Amino acid sequence: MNPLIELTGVQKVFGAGPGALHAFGPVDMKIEKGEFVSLLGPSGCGKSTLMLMIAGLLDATEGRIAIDGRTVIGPQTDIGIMFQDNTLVPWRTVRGNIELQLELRGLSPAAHRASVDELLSSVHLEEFQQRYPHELSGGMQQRAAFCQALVHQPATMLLDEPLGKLDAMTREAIRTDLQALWMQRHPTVVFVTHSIEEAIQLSTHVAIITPRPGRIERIISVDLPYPRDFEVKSSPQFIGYVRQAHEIFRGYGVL
Ligand SMILES: Nc1ncnc2c1ncn2[C@@H]1O[C@H](COP(=O)(O)OP(=O)(O)OP(=O)(O)O)[C@@H](O)[C@H]1O
Repeated sequence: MNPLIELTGVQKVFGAGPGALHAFGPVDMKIEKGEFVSLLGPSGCGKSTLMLMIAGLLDATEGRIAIDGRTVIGPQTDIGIMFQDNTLVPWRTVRGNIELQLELRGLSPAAHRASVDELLSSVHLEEFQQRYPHELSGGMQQRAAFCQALVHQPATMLLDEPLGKLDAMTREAIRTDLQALWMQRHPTVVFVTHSIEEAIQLSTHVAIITPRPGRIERIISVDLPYPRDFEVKSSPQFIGYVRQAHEIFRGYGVL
């Protein structure tokens, strides 16, 4: 069976000549269906660049990216994407924003009423579905953005620091929701974070990326049962994984 996402010799150089900037790679990587893979690496190592290349929003300078056996050559519409800054439009309610993602793909909101209800309830936003984005807290906006990214039931989700701007308490709560959604629907997730603990709590695999130009230093397979709640974080195994990642980054002088 083909891996769902396959990177072969993927590299990105911005610009040309003496001012060229080698941002990422070369990297080979295989992500299997249903895995939750975190990209963990220092600022500027090329994580967002890689996400944009997988989404087909930026061309690789070298190498090949394939999703489900097909080479990525342009924007991918059948994946769910979420960035640090959400893409809610201010003139639509929470529900209207979620339905917009269906409309853009030619799907009928009426036919998806039950699944939108289910999504809203899974992130505790039922009571806010008729509110506009400016009436929501930052955490609620990100929860609504999760629903946007999931509503068309994508098999693949690219989440680029979706919790980056949230306070620690909200972040912890949304992490739990995200994990529950992943356990329920099992999409393949590529998740960018700066938090070692967050990566280990959520992921089946953590790809440790070197400082720029980012290369994969190691892939840590996290062998802990789900759900991974607050308690798991004090277990010796969890602490062992955190230490492994710390040691690698200390070796690079970034911690
Ligand atoms: N469009 C662009 N043109 C030129 N250089 C770019 C462009 N986009 C990114 N870069 C450079 O590529 C490198 C990698 O950037 P990228 O945003 O992918 O890093 P990152 O790992 O996501 O960083 P952070 O964790 O801080 O978000 C950086 O040095 C950045 O300045």
